[in-house]
Amino acid sequence: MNDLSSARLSRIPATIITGFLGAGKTTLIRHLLAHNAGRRLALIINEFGDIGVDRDILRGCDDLGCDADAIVELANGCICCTVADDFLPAIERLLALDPPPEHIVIETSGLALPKPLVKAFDWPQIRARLTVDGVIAVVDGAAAAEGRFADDPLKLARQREADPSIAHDNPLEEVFEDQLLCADLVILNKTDLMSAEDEARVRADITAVLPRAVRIVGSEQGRIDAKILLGLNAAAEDDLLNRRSHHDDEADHDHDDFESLIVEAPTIDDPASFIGRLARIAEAHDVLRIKGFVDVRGKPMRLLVQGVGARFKHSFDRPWALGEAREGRLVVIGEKGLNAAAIRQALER
Ligand SMILES: Nc1nc2c(ncn2[C@@H]2O[C@H](COP(=O)(O)OP(=O)(O)OP(=O)(O)O)[C@@H](O)[C@H]2O)c(=O)[nH]1
Repeated sequence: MNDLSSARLSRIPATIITGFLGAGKTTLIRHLLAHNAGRRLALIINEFGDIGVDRDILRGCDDLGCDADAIVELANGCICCTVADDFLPAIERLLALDPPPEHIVIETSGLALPKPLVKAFDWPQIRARLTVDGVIAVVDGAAAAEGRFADDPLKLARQREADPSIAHDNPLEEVFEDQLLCADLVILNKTDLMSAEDEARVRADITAVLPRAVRIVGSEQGRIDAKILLGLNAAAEDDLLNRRSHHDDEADHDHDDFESLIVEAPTIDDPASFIGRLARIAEAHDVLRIKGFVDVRGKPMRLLVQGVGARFKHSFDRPWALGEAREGRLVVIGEKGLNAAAIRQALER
């Protein structure tokens, strides 16, 4: 074995999980933690508009044998923009664990572009010790079938075939596509919400965007075998030229196209009617994502609320802790121009 391949073998593999807001990244990682065949995994979680919802959901993995020290949350914006300040120290912290992790899983925020993060693995300090095992793009199949990431995905895919340099002015679509363009594996999630025809159409749309032969695997609730997700051996940091991005010509990128707000949620009596209200707010204000925790009067447990577009789910996730303030808080994410005052008023009413 030559020096290069033995050095590569000794590096710790890292898997980057990307995917648009609400695609199912946290759900997939939770499943992976519960079914990782004893592998010592460490996690880096990055959220946009964070109130620690994903962290809280994944901390539930304490009972799944994942050490709390092995979860690092990066809440200050997008990791791809804060590599030196946030990402490097997070990696150092995980590598200092005794014993060190066997595999690091990084959940990017739903608005992150994965390529700058892969580039960070080319930094000497990281390159010497880690390699990108693979970039996994999780797609919200139901949303894609409704064309929520492009004005008309089929039309665009056809235009793109005719002209690969087609201009984009839809930031949602650019983020979605950048995630696909960087992927080594695509998980088409939420197949339970799609008809067979929708699934076939979305697969064709995704294939039209993918620049290389990349496998697309369907899933429900992110239930994918760890053997499929981990061990792709892509060494993506050595393959950056093949991962085109809409932002390749930009010295830096920002997320000015999107914004988030944190809203205090009132104590409620009836989850179903509150969820109905949230769905109407999401629809009226073009909200992309709402998630957080709410206090239900008389209930010992807090209510976890999750909305993707106007589709909502809620469940009681854990009892309020002794001495913990029963304060409801929701993060609301949308494209720039969200009417924060109206949303707050409608929510706090
Ligand atoms: N019906 C259905 N719902 C799903 C599936 N996978 C995830 N969900 C739900 O979709 C919502 C978003 O899932 P998450 O796993 O939080 O998505 P995410 O990509 O981590 O979201 P962000 O971190 O906010 O970008 C939650 O309400 C999940 O319960 C699925 O396969 N089918």
